[in-house]
Amino acid sequence: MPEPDPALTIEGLSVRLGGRRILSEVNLGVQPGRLTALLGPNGAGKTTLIRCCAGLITPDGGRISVLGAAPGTPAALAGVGMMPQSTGAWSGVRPGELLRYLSSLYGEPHDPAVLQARLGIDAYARIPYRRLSGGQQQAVNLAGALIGRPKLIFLDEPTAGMDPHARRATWGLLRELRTAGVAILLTTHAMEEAEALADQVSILDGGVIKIAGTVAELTAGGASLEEIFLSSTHPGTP
Ligand SMILES: Nc1ncnc2c1ncn2[C@@H]1O[C@H](COP(=O)(O)OP(=O)(O)OP(=O)(O)O)[C@@H](O)[C@H]1O
Repeated sequence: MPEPDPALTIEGLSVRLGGRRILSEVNLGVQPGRLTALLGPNGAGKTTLIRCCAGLITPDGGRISVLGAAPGTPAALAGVGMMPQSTGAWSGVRPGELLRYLSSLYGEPHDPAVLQARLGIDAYARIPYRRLSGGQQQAVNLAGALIGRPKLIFLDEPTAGMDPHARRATWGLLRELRTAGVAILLTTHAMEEAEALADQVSILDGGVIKIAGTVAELTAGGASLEEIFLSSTHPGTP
């Protein structure tokens, strides 16, 4: 069977911000039903790449196709779920209300009650967002990214700050979504998360992809993924 069209294609992506080169000639793709983990030290350019895919930053060079459309266009946004590193914008809203409201914006949303239960949000569904712990806020951010049943999901460090229960629940949900054909691009600093979930791993350093492949390919020489990461990257960019 021929490979399906990629959900996300990034070719030769280059970005300059504040007079500095942040991304250089980055190539990356995500197929439907696959999860790509983007790894890299602090400041490597992972969030910048996601912001380009959301149409929030206009690149200086290269091409991005999001579900066959240009980033930020209605056709692209309609099928995309996005979980940024922080969403302070929610502030006073209660998670239960937020998810019900967000679900009303989509034609075929997930059932907010089911998503809420799956991610352990039931326990704090009535507490204002700003009073939640960091890990609880992350779970709500994740639910907000998933509620519209997106075909392509961008998750920027989705499990940062989550306890092991919430992290396992998140991993289980992401595996189910992948099986259902959803394409996922996820950034993480947790090597075990990449090992547990990723079909493909790309390691970014100083805005350049240093290594890409499956976890098995990257670790075929006997080194762990963390050892490969440490040997192919430099300490974080300021
Ligand atoms: N608007 C901007 N103007 C100038 N420089 C920027 C801007 N946004 C980001 N940068 C710089 O781009 C680099 C990459 O930042 P980015 O947030 O993409 O890194 P990251 O890989 O997501 O890091 P982390 O793992 O810490 O989240 C950093 O050096 C950052 O200071």
